[in-house]
Amino acid sequence: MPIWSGAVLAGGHSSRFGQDKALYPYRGRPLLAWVWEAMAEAEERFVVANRPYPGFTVYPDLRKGGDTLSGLHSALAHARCPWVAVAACDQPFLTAEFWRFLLERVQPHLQAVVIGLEGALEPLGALYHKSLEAEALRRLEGGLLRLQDLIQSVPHLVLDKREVEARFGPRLFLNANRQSDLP
Ligand SMILES: Nc1nc2c(ncn2[C@@H]2O[C@H](COP(=O)(O)OP(=O)(O)OP(=O)(O)O)[C@@H](O)[C@H]2O)c(=O)[nH]1
Repeated sequence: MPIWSGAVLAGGHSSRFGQDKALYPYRGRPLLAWVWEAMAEAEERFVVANRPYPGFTVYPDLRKGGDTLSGLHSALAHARCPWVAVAACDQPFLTAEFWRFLLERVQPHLQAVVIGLEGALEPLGALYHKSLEAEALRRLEGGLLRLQDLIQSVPHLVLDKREVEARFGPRLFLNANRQSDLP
């Protein structure tokens, strides 16, 4: 298995959620802490955000204004490892087993490993190679902000979402845009 960095994106505005969702207490701990814990086996872990989160290593967006692509770009720029696991702060059902599952599927020619179904990819809860930093920046500067398009443009592996959910549970990719999304 390759050595990897874990990056949790938390630089959004949580406007639909109504309060900073990273800090929202869910089943005894903040949402961010669930995502962080799932990355405990990483060589290093950090949050990409534009405010401090005490207790967590936080790096800022280097190019602001590009939504999740700003976060991904900064994650790749700050990471010390060749592979970077990138998740949203509102994905509390991602697990260490899931990250291991993805990392075991890395091959030398790939630059991304993602879950998808019928062409729809899950860009958060995915692995990216650090070498994508330059392409992420090029797209940021060109206003091409869709992570799915970035993934489609580089050598990538898509794993079937139905099979992955059968193995890890139907909530694996649940992301809490609103408090009411959380079971
Ligand atoms: N670092 C960074 N993270 C971001 C940025 N925009 C969104 N994110 C994060 O990416 C993940 C997915 O984004 P959304 O679910 O849309 O979260 P959000 O932008 O806070 O939510 P809304 O304001 O309701 O759209 C969340 O973990 C966000 O915190 C950004 O510009 N920089």
